[in-house]
Amino acid sequence: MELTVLGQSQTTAPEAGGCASSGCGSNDDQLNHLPEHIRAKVHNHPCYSEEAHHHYARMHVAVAPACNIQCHYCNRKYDCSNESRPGVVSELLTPDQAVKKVMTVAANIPQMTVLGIAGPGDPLANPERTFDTFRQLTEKAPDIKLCVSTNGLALPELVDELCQHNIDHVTMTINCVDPDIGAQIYPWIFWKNRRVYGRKGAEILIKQQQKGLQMLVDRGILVKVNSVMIPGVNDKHLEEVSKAVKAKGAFLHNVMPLIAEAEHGTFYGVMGQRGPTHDELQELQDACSGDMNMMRHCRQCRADAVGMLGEDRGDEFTMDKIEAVDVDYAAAMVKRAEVHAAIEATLAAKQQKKNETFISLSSLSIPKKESRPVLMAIATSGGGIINQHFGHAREFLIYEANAHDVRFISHRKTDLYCSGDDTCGDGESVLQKTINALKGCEVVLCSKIGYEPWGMLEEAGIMPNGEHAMEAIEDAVAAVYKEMGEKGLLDKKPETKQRATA
Ligand SMILES: C[S@@+](CC[C@H](N)C(=O)[O-])C[C@H]1O[C@@H](n2cnc3c(N)ncnc32)[C@H](O)[C@@H]1O
Ligand code: SF4
Repeated sequence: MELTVLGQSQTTAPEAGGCASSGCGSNDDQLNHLPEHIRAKVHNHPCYSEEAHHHYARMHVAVAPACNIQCHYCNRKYDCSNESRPGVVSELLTPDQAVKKVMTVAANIPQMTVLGIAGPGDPLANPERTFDTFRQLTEKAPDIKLCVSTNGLALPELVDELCQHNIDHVTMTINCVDPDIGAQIYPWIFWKNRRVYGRKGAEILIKQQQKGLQMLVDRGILVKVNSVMIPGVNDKHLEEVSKAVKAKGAFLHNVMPLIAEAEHGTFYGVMGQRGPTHDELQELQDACSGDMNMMRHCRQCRADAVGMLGEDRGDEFTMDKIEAVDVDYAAAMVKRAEVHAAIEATLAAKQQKKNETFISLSSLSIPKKESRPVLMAIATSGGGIINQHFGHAREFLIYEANAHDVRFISHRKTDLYCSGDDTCGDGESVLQKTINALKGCEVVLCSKIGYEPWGMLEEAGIMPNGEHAMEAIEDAVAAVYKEMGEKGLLDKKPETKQRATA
């Protein structure tokens, strides 16, 4: 068997949403094998395509304050404008304000292709506000795809109305298919004008979710299922959830880590429930991926996020700044179409190069059986290239190079240490925290890096590398992996000098 680092061709074509082997390729290798009509729906959706998220942007509008269930991890009252996490918003909008904001953003950020309503509560628990926004946007901005993120309780009754709008995608949160586990996540649901508690409530919710999922699939809507991984509660159960939703026809599964902090005031936060470690999350995602197409680039966005995944430009488009702005949307659509065409040309050229590039491991000076996977952290501000200074990175993309493939694994958030104050109040420098966050990585690829972080990274056993600035991420990762092989660095795992992170 010939092993390749890049441009491998799979022998078994995965079906829609499936990958033939658990370790095979990236989400986009899988997407490339999709039927054309499905590819057309995902190629420019930053949440559905890992490749697209380097080039296309999304936005959420916060028009849906109420919710019809309670999750033990959710408290929408706590807001911090610096914080990016689901359920958090700075200003709640009316549908008219939301439409104005969407059209202004679309004119200013032409690569924005998707508008989602994801709260801060549940869009389908606020149907008038949600559908009024969709109705207006379907008419006034037909080039923007619309989507919702819902817990699914009200979905079956609203599916037909939802499908009348410019919607190809729906996200449903499904954390369990077993009501005993559901009872540990959902204290109550609001159903037929009364609260239903515990297992009984969870049972109703699960039934509605499964029914709604089936109805969406029957109508040709692509469904992404979000599951929050809660160690000790549903972590062992999520493989079963993945199989169940895949069997019903869900397109993509997004297993996300629980965020639980005492100051958020959630039940889990106050009770000290922990979220998963990076390794636990990746292990579960890998286990689910044998059967399902996995999303690994989710940034758990705010309900009013604007911009590329991982960035938030919401502050540029607050209502006080845009109320008086007049948008000529016909002209904006022309500009948007030009920008989208340019992005598509870039993506096609990238794919062509990927198909042509073939780095055979046989050219490495090491026996193949001894080669091992290597994690590399990438500083990028978008475009799929290495174009960010180490000290300016708010997050690092994590790629794994192995004997078969280069694949995207996850992202890791970090504090921005080039911001003046270099301590976090607990005596540990932000730079040290950043290095801790890169635990398990052996290389950092960035456009530039200062002497101090260079030295500290080396000391932690992570190789800093600024030699691949402005190169495509996957090409650079493959090249560095090849170099490591030639230097004999793939023979054995290096000693771990990195400190453990909580
Ligand atoms: C804020 S919700 C809004 C949409 C809808 N109400 C729902 O729950 O699907 C968006 C997503 O964020 C997730 N979420 C909310 N709080 C979270 C937390 N503390 N940790 C991890 N995920 C969370 C939800 O499970 C859901 O998938
Ligand atoms: S369904 Fe969504 S909005 Fe409602 S409590 Fe759960 S996470 Fe929060």
